Amino acid sequence: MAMAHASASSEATKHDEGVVEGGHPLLCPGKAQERFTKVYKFGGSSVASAERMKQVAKIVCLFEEEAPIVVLSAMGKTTNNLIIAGELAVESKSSEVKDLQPLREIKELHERTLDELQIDEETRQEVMDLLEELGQLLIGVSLLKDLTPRSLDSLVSFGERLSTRIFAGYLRSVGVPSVQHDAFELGITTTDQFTNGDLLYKESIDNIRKNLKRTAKLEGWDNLVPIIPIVTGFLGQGSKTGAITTLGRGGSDLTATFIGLALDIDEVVVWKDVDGVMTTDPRVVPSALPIPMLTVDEAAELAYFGATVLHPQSMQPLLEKQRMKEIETGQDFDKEYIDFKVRVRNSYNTEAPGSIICAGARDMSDTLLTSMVLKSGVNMLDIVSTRMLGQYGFLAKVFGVFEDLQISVDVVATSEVSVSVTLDISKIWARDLDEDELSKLENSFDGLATVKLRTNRTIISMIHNSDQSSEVLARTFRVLGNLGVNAEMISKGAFKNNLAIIVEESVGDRCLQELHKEFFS
Ligand SMILES: Nc1ncnc2c1ncn2[C@@H]1O[C@H](COP(=O)(O)OP(=O)(O)O)[C@@H](O)[C@H]1O
Ligand SMILES: N[C@@H](CC(=O)OP(=O)(O)O)C(=O)O
Repeated sequence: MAMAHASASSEATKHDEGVVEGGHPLLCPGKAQERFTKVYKFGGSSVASAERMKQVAKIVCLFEEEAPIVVLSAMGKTTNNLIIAGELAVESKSSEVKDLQPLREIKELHERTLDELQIDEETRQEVMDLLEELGQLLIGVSLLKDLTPRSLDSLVSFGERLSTRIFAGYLRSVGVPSVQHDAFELGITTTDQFTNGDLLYKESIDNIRKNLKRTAKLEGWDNLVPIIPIVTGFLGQGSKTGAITTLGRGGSDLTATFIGLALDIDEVVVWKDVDGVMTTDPRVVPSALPIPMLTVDEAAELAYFGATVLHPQSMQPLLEKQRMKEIETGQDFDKEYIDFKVRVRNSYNTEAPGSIICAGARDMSDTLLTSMVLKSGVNMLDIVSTRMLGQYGFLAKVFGVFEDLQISVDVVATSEVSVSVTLDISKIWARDLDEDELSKLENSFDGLATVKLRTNRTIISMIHNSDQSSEVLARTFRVLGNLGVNAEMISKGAFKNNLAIIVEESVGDRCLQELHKEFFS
């Protein structure tokens, strides 16, 4: 936990009923609540600058009756900058590290934010110390000429450690009692799989319950006061090594839903820069519409297939809650509403109701298609058996190769003697396999199959009502036919709500735009 000092305490004690920022009244939210009532998660886009942090503080105070725990990501593009800085440090002399462009950008952004938010001296010093430590770590990377997954996790952790300290300092300075927490200090524990740790539920839930306190004694406030905890998203602590781990890119959403589960909170609000989960990526189709309600399955599917709006695993705690409830009551909650939901809202447009995601089923009678997702930069392999017909065990051998090489596959289409697959698109660090790895993969099929690798493919995923698949298929292929686009692979499981179509990357956006017109105009 960072020092829980109340910086502008003179102001705060003057206004212990609420606070005043530039004459604008802000209330300390959820004062009367004995327990936390919400989790709010703000992503990088919502805390990208001092201005944005002020807006986030207003949102935290806007819903006065709610007592939220706040989970924050790193400011803006800080995580990307940290990764690039690490990669550059490996190739740089240690004396050059301090001048690396991404490091300079990180420093400038955080120092500017400290100034613009007029953060108190003590918090400022903590932030400056962290920036110094970051520089030292990069020098270490440069000296060792090595950036291991373990050091990469320590490196990227600075993003969230910096943003949460600044934001908690700002809240205190405007009179909102607030305490910063590093997830790894709180006891959010993961496997030691660096860059992609899995949460250890039992341990982490116990620790969160023990360590996340509703009240604290802060300097500048007379008594124990209800506080707003500000928790680093994305980070954890490896159970064996004790080192900092991360939950995979975009993992702050998962931190938020997990804390919601641990504290039995009924709503986790994920604040984004869009009006909710949209019918498709608004960057490709500006006329995309918010979806009022989705099931966990729908949300998980669209996250997994590339919609960056939510982390693919962030829905897991909702399913876990459903499972716990079923064990507790002996009832089947498959078709019933569970009192634990995620709401995606727009921090730039607080009037918009957002999208609600909950476990269990929803009435699909009026729904043909929920949303469409585009995932570009996909590698596809066509694998054809060298022996024709009747070769039992062919698929087992093919998947044995993937197992040996530890490569996951996503979309699969098979016949008896051939199989086409796309390689794992959810690779959390978005690292494409390099040339060497791809040729090693091709060579691994020698004697078993001929292999053709096709790069630069796009997967279009149509998340739809599986009871109406035929109509979705017919209309989708009519649109593609009219565009003269050839689907190179199609996959549609019998019970699944996803129709996946692989096309050449160059036509992906155009297909999505026309398909959106067809289904949502
Ligand atoms: N189906 C979708 N619905 C909403 N946003 C989407 C969708 N697909 C892609 N996006 C993109 O996801 C972005 C939000 O995700 P992200 O930038 O990771 O948020 P944050 O950093 O705030 O957590 C949006 O700005 C939008 O462009
Ligand atoms: N900062 C981390 C974790 C995260 O969740 O970020 P965001 O909420 O901005 O997607 C990342 O960029 O991956």
